[in-house]
Amino acid sequence: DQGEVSATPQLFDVEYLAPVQIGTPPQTLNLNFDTGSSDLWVFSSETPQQSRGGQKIFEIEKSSSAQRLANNTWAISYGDGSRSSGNVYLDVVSVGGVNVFNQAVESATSVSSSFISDAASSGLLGLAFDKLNTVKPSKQKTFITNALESLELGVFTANLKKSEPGNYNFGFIDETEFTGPLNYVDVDSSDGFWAFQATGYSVEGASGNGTGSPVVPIAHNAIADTGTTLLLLPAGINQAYYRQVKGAKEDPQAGGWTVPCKADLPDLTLHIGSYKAVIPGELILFAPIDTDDIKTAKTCFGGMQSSAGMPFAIYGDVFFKAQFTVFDVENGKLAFAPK
Ligand SMILES: O=C(CCCl)NNC1=[NH+]CCN1
Repeated sequence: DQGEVSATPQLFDVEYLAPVQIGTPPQTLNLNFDTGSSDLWVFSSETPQQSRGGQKIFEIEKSSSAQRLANNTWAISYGDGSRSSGNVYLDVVSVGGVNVFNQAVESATSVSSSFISDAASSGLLGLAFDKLNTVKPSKQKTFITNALESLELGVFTANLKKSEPGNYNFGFIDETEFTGPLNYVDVDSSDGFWAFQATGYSVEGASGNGTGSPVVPIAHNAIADTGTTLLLLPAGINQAYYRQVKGAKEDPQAGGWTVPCKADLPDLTLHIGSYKAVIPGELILFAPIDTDDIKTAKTCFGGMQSSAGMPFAIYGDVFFKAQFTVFDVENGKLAFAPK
């Protein structure tokens, strides 16, 4: 079996939502596919009215196949401080035609403010390793773990795009979505994340001779996380990069590095083993912070920010807009390729 779903960016590409069918008859909800967590949770008929902000909800009582997983609850908190919690049901879940029966569908009875105010997202679909699932006392499996035996190939892939829909594929690798060979890297899933080692970086034009700076070996542990918007890297990489940008500054008031919206940003190359992952400069220009009108905005937030204080760097959506990525569940590997 195999399937493909569109991944539609919300305003300023802050997140990407994909349609998921839940229950009988199927109810379609748009969920945030998150390789940085392992719970599938939804706004539902159990979510208090005061905690809803217009989201489409999963109407549990309308699904003839929903079964309460008695005496089990879940509670999750994310890297950005957002949180949610609730009860657990088992039901049929389909993504792009890939069906999983008895998938744990976690119903939210409490959600934090950033979820309430995000009307477009009806919840998250976790694609990290089962170890991170928060259901207690019986930890549940992710959609991809449950789907694995039915997939042609034990993989899923991410192909996100700047300001236009991309896609997630399950069970196959679409060679038309990338160029050149796939570059496989080892994954350490011992903490439940898609974690890998990056070996360094270089900045185009840094040395002025056009071939870009020499590779600076700031090796760092990183996770591949579609649930995080930006590219969060060691402070040293941020400093070396933004010092090349006239008018860039690290502004605690803004929450990090800002650049003039008209800046011509250099490309950033992330070295992962022998693979050079090029992040085009225009992807490092992010949302305007002084007005909502990008045409007149003067100051923009940087698409790369510091991971200082975190146990690892986070390769978020900015990275996946530049690099086609294979999450090889079967072999516990990641693979990257330019698009
Ligand atoms: O929570 C994280 C970071 C893991 Cl270290 N990523 N996933 C996510 N989902 C919603 C916000 N962020």
